[in-house]
Amino acid sequence: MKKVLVTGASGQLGQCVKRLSSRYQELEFTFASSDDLDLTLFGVVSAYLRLHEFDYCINCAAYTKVEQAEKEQEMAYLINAEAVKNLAANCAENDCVLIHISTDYVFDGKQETPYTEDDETCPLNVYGASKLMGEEYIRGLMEDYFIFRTSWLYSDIGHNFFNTIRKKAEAGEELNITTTQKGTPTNAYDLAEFILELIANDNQNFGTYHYSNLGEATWYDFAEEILKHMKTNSQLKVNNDFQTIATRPEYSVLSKEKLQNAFSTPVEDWKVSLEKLISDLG
Ligand SMILES: NC(=O)C1=CN([C@@H]2O[C@H](COP(=O)(O)OP(=O)(O)OC[C@H]3O[C@@H](n4cnc5c(N)ncnc54)[C@H](OP(=O)(O)O)[C@@H]3O)[C@@H](O)[C@H]2O)C=CC1
Ligand SMILES: Cc1cn([C@H]2C[C@H](O)[C@@H](COP(=O)(O)OP(=O)(O)O[C@H]3O[C@@H](C)C(=O)[C@@H](O)[C@H]3O)O2)c(=O)[nH]c1=O
Repeated sequence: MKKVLVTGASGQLGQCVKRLSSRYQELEFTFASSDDLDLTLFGVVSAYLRLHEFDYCINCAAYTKVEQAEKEQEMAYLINAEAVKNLAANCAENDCVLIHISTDYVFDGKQETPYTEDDETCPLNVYGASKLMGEEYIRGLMEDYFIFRTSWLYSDIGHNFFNTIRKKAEAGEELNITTTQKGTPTNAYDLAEFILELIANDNQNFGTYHYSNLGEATWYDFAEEILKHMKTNSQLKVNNDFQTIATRPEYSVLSKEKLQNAFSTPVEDWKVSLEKLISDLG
């Protein structure tokens, strides 16, 4: 039986993996929240991996507060880069395949066509830069890894744009949303399922990949689509002066060509997947 460690298990993606894990009886899971396994305690992580002899580690842990990262640079780099370096070194030493998640924010958004894995990275904010450093450590330290860059992850769990919009709409608040960024919303359950299928199928096409749902949208389009499925009197307005501390890429649609050539699991259109989640939520 393959042994799978899930780090950052109480976060959005970690919980999605947990909810789907019961479908995979052939896999033995250990779900470790930050309280169970703090990735910044390097020695503890080394001892833990040596002791448990995992076959896979799905790293769902990260510092994801894009705005706050501008003020807490050290913390962002500690979790997204240095802790990942330590995790990668220990996975390599213990023959554990590392499945790591990165972000569309590694790009500067100057392109007008979907970013491929070979396109030049140039993060515009601390979060993106710290995530890129984490990726680079992994590529330098090990061979048996998957890095999935994803974008605009959402679900019914945790802090994300989908939940923010739903809460505001339920409260009848006016929504002022930017049209200045284009990317692809990604259902976190789809990514969780994709990863679990990869493990179940023992896929060995190691490397860096782009995974998001299909299609493209602005944040305004995303909000509009969420509201379509809700009964609300909230007004939706374009606001391209929405103030943020961190700069985001204007365009961060990810090309799925490499992914679709290497894996058999189909990738869903973002609107279809959003509708599916909303109907599952009832
Ligand atoms: N959310 C998004 O829109 C996107 C996310 N990603 C990437 O996807 C991955 C999953 O993101 P998501 O689930 O949304 O993120 P969340 O913020 O929901 O979850 C991250 C988890 O990491 C945990 N964590 C933080 N620091 C540590 C630490 N030192 N040791 C162990 N665990 C720690 C947090 O625990 P605690 O709560 O206890 O601090 C939290 O549970 C991340 O790598 C992220 O960068 C990529 C693109 C888009
Ligand atoms: C809540 C809100 C946001 N916005 C704008 C601000 C910003 O430019 C954009 C997105 O806002 P958020 O802060 O919710 O999303 P943000 O934290 O930028 O989301 C990112 O998170 C990290 C973890 C990733 O890796 C990225 O892929 C991406 O999902 O929408 C509005 O215009 N109106 C609003 O009411």
